[in-house]
Amino acid sequence: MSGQRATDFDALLVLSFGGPEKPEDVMPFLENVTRGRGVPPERLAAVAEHYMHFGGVSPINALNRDIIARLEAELRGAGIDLPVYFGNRNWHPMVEDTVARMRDDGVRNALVFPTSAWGGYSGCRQYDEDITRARDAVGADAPTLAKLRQYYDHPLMVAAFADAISAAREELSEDVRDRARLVFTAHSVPLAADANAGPPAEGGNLYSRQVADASRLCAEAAGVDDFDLVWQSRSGPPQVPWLEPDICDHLDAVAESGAPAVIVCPVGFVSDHLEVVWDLDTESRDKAAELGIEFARVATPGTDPRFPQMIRELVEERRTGAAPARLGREPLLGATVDGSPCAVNCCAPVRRPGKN
Ligand SMILES: CC1=C(CCC(=O)O)c2cc3nc(cc4[nH]c(cc5[nH]c(cc1n2)c(C)c5CCC(=O)O)c(CCC(=O)O)c4C)C(CCC(=O)O)=C3C
Ligand SMILES: [Fe+2]
Repeated sequence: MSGQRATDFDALLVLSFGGPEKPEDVMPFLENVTRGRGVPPERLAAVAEHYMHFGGVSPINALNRDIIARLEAELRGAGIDLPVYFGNRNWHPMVEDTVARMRDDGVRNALVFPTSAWGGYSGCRQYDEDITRARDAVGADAPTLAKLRQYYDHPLMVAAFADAISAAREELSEDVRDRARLVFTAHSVPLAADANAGPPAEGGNLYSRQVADASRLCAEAAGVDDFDLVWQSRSGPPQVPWLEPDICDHLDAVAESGAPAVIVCPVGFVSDHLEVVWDLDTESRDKAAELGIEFARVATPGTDPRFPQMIRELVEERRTGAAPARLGREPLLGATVDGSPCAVNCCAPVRRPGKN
């Protein structure tokens, strides 16, 4: 470790997933995402097609740049002098290049804000792996990278989702609003990955438990006492079990129950990236139309002014060592240094089919 106090941070790295920005980027991006992950080629071709529907451009990088611009203003407004950098796991700007640039700029001890709020391999540990890979690529003079904690139940996140749920309800016809079913959705993961999510001592399933806790909190804050939680965007081979039910299958059940409308809240996502604009706004919306039920999709919190405020609060919390601002009851982990796991065997990666 450097000789600086752990609270002396000199930069903030926003670390995200990355997405293609032109048609030629799509296949190399998908190869980066799925390298060694056992995703069948048919699924890859289908996902490439989804990106092509949007001209080969994922919304994710532009949305992250917008979050960063508002975050810079937020930090400046609070008198916090912390340059903000942007790096991704799977597409440019690649985190390895960003961390090299941070080193060149003289950064020694940076905070990292991951754009995933969750525990689990995909939502937390894989970002630690990104940090380790980037530091290894840069070498001995790489800055220290201290990742901020999980924030799935931060009061500002919950408030942003709750207000967005109420706004989505207003989009429905007046005569169906009161009977609309509220359905939360998050990215599915293999059951084996969810079983390994979190420190073994906490009993596993940290990802699905946090998603359930977040759904409960957002529903409560929106004044709704009955809701469902479903999953979306599964991708592994069919014989591998993932979290279910899938959102599209679940819409059948909603229609059968007699509900005239559905409010779909992408609680598992910070921004309207491809899985939201394709799997929800295209596939699920079409499915609801076929079933004759009205459909409203809840806005993600990334564009809400409270989102950069939350990041600023997370930074201040880490600097002062204050207790976490939170509403939920599941374990909160993820605050790690230089990519070390949160605990021994925390979110241990699962061996994938097709990979030895
Ligand atoms: C939990 C979770 C989050 C939320 C946490 C977080 O935000 O990090 C998330 C986010 C995202 N996932 C994204 C895109 C993709 N995810 C894939 C594949 C997978 N995701 C998984 C899980 C998650 N994914 C898993 C278990 C796989 C199977 C392969 C593997 O185990 O790695 C694939 C491959 C094709 C396919 O199989 O669909 C793509 C293209 C994008 C960017 C979208 C854009 O471009 O706008 C984002 C933000
Ligand atoms: Fe994903």
